[in-house]
Amino acid sequence: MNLTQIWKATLSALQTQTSRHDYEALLRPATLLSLDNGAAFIGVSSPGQKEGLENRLLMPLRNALARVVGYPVQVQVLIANLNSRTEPSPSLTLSNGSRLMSDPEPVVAETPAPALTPGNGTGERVVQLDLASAMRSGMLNPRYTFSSFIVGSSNRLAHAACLAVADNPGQAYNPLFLYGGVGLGKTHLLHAIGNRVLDRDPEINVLYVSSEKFTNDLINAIRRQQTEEFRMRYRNIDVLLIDDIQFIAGKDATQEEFFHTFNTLHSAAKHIVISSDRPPKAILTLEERLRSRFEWGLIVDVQPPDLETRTAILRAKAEQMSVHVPDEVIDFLAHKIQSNIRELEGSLNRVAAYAELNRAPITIETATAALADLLGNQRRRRISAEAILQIVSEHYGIEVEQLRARNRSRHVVVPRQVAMYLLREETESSLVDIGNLLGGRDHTTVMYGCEKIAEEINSDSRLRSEVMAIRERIQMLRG
Ligand SMILES: Nc1ncnc2c1ncn2[C@@H]1O[C@H](COP(=O)(O)OP(=O)(O)OP(=O)(O)O)[C@@H](O)[C@H]1O
Repeated sequence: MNLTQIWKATLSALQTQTSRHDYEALLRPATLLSLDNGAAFIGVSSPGQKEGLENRLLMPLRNALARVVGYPVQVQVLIANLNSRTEPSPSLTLSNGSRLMSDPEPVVAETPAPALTPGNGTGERVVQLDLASAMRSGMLNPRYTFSSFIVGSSNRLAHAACLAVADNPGQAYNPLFLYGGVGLGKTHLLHAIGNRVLDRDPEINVLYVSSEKFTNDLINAIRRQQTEEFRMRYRNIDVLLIDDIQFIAGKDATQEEFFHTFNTLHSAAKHIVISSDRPPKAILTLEERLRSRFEWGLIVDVQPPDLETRTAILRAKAEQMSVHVPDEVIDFLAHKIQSNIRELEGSLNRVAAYAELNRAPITIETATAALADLLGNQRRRRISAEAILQIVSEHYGIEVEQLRARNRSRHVVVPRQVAMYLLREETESSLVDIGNLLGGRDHTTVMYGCEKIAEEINSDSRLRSEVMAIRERIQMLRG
């Protein structure tokens, strides 16, 4: 088992134990740099991330890692240049140095820090800077191709639209707007477009970028008075693949700049493919002129995979890992893990790692043992969805029925929005599920409620302590 597999298995365990925010902001962008004699080095890209991990997540991280590898582990967090992420050797092999990326969402440092090369006994190495700059120049993950993408009813339309764009950039469906929940393959499809476009014509200028990086680049350019260079860079591309556009909502300067980038590219028949976790009309605080532009071309959604697709994905991943996984185990995992494909992959990695470390065959028993906490958490989380409503209503001294009712007075609206926020943060419920739980409300109303509370707890200390108190009761109930 290599470092990437260990880290993936660790992340999949932690994903169910930490809040969505901590997972996305602190854990997912981190990487396991080395693991040697029970000492693990975790690489992060900023002091804030290091502090967050050390203050809040060190213990769960240590425990999860220890469970994956089967022995006690000491964890040290380092600030590293994560362009130089550790990868299993096949994907480190650059044939022409032109396209390589370490993970779906690279963290791009403006000034590369020296790559860290702590010793490790696993035969793995930390990628060096020349490779990092090669990654930066292209940003495409060579593993994310159309041929490694399993098509099922949940993603058929999105796949077909992306393929059409890759074969006719600048023509079909411009812009193409892909939306769907976490871990359902949007990033994979963006990269697949980029890879295919470049396979067909290496001269085409393709740029994959997350909207967060676009924002950071803009901020840096403004600070360094290099906005002209920024514009040159972003407006001279043939295919722009921009991920997670929802993050530009509410950021006025970024929206303004992106609006002009969009117009320049679109009017020159350059292609723009956008991904988001929700459709344009549900991105609150997105400027109307941008929203209408996003709706110019084709909007397609990616849905959670059905059982057949989950089974096919597991089979393909097991084959890629060269691990024999019996059909009944594949079936077991496909039934148990339904929410997203990243988690599905994580569970398979974890089962394979567990079996390897215990020198046991992969069976339903080993799979159950490997995923015990994950499956246990799922059970606990389901109980919590109903219980959360109860706890929230008790906290505010109102009836659960009032949360479900149409009443819009403030003493009910705030508790209802807090319930929406906590259901979203603390359970696996979708926006639609939450809307249904709360008297059949629309998912956009739920999203609005969640975002409002998420924003207000930053400035309203009373609300923050209310939410914290309720959260504590939820944790106590989980036991
Ligand atoms: N249809 C598929 N076939 C094979 N692998 C898939 C498929 N869909 C997703 N995956 C894999 O699942 C993982 C998560 O996918 P990806 O990162 O593209 O999700 P996403 O929708 O962009 O999620 P997020 O919104 O969290 O960024 C990736 O490793 C990807 O390769």
